[in-house]
Amino acid sequence: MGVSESKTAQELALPVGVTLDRFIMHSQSVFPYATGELSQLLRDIALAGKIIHREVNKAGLIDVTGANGTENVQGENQQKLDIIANIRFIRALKNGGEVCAILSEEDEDIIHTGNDHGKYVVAMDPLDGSSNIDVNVSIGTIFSIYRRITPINSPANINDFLQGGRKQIAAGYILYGSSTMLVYSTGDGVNGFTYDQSLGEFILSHKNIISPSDGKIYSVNEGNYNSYPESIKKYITNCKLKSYSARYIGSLVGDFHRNLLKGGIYLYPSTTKDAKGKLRLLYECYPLAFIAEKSGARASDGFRDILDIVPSDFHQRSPIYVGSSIMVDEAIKA
Ligand SMILES: O=P(O)(O)OC[C@H]1O[C@](O)(COP(=O)(O)O)[C@@H](O)[C@@H]1O
Ligand SMILES: [Mg+2]
Ligand SMILES: [Mg+2]
Repeated sequence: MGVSESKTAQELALPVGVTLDRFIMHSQSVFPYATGELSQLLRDIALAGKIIHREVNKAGLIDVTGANGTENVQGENQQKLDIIANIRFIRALKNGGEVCAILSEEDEDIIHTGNDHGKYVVAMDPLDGSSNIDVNVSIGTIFSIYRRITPINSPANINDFLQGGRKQIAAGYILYGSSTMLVYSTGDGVNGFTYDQSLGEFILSHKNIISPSDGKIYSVNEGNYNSYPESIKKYITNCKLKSYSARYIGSLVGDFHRNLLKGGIYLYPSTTKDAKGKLRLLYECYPLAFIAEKSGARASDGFRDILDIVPSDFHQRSPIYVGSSIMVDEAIKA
């Protein structure tokens, strides 16, 4: 794992192995004006992640698998675990008290938590990779955090969520895979924490992740090949000519995480069916683009950086090419 040359006091002081809690406290101590609310919010997200970890690990044993028989605002069949994850995250953020409003993939409109004193809003994909829940393939949770722009003690509104990707003050994901990991950034480097169930703690395991600038892995649903733009067809063909490895598990978080560590590119282009692609800007593209950029990787919609897209509505979609910067550059130029 690459680490940047200039090791800050903070990095030197925090060996791999420290708990998330200590890492958060330490990170907070570096910011003299920090008041602890963001730290608490990160802890609330970690708590919800532990609860979902428990549910996911029992998927198949307990009745959390299969469709719920309901549809979300995207017209997708909601899986039981989509609903459970949504409820658990909303509850954890409500009880934590730092978040005044939430935008979720599973709900059409803003969820007001009742914490009008809260300084933050969260946009989230509570369960990513829903098609993989029942077949024991890695799934995840994706989150994006903004400081609200509406006055404290007033209800949050649409403007708090449509600030744009570069206004995120923190973002990350939780991967429920062979191990459960929390990966996030508050703007100063990207760090990964592996959940040690026996301790009930997230432990720093991937410090200051720097993504390789190039790679030999491409992740794209080739089943849609015929409906992709010519440039993407050309890029995919080039990857094959260079004998790159095709890796696509159908869980954005899982594909993104592998490529972040090993080098690679994930593409969900526009298709003839979905001119805007499939993935949602506010709670899938923006947060992963934030992590990508803070780890030296890149995220584009083919024309501009994902973080520069001006948002217009809660559940809007965007094509996305994210991963090693050299590979994303090539995909855009193909
Ligand atoms: O089946 P497709 O069209 O390849 O789409 C797979 C993509 O859709 C997603 O499942 C969308 O996310 P959700 O599961 O949160 O709806 C991504 O995780 C994944 O990369
Ligand atoms: Mg998703
Ligand atoms: Mg989802």
